[in-house]
Amino acid sequence: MEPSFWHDRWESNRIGFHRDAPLPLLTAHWRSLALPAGSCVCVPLCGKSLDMVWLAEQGHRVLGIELSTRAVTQFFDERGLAPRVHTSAAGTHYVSGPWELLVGDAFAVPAALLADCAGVYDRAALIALPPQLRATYAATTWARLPAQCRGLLVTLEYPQHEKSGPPFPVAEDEVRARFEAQWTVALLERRDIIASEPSFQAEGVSALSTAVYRVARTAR
Ligand SMILES: C[S@@+](CC[C@H](N)C(=O)[O-])C[C@H]1O[C@@H](n2cnc3c(N)ncnc32)[C@H](O)[C@@H]1O
Repeated sequence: MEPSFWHDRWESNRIGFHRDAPLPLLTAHWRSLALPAGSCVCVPLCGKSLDMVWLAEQGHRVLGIELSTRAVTQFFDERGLAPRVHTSAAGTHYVSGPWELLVGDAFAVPAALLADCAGVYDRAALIALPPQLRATYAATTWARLPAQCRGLLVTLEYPQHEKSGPPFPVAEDEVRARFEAQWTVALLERRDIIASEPSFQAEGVSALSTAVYRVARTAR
């Protein structure tokens, strides 16, 4: 999945992954992490997700990382905010209030930039990537998150042969295989969502679930 794939999506407004409300699995499970207010939450591959607004409403600072300048400027424009902009080796940073959104490649983000992230939230990031990029993502972005970091990882599960991604199905076995060397992984909930996803049904998908995992860093 080349960056141009995502830039084309944003340029042509084909962003069916974007939700107009915070994700219910986030609002149901975030408090169980007991992350202090004021702590910073990393949101890799953030798009212009309203989950970042909900996290800020919980008292968090948010560090989003996103390839698309269009996504990031839309996030601030839609809130009537004029962010301060500066550049670093990692990319272009847009900062306003509790949000710092980096336009850059999440796989190339340095550990120093993530050092302050006590939390991580992944919705439609791991599952946006094909298997080889999921390996890269786990070995770069996630591996650079600091000790004590904890968060939520949200996945989708459906028969892979029934649809081509993205989004890709990522089974519990794969989550554990990719993360358990450095993270404690606990399945918090799995929901059957096929009835509420007509686009998947239209593509011939016969079964669809979403799962949310609590992840906590065990080693560096
Ligand atoms: C499926 S969307 C999900 C966006 C957001 N998490 C949400 O829930 O709406 C995946 C996003 O990841 C971005 N992306 C893809 N590869 C990336 C990378 N290597 N670094 C940063 N962002 C990336 C895309 O531009 C796209 O906005």
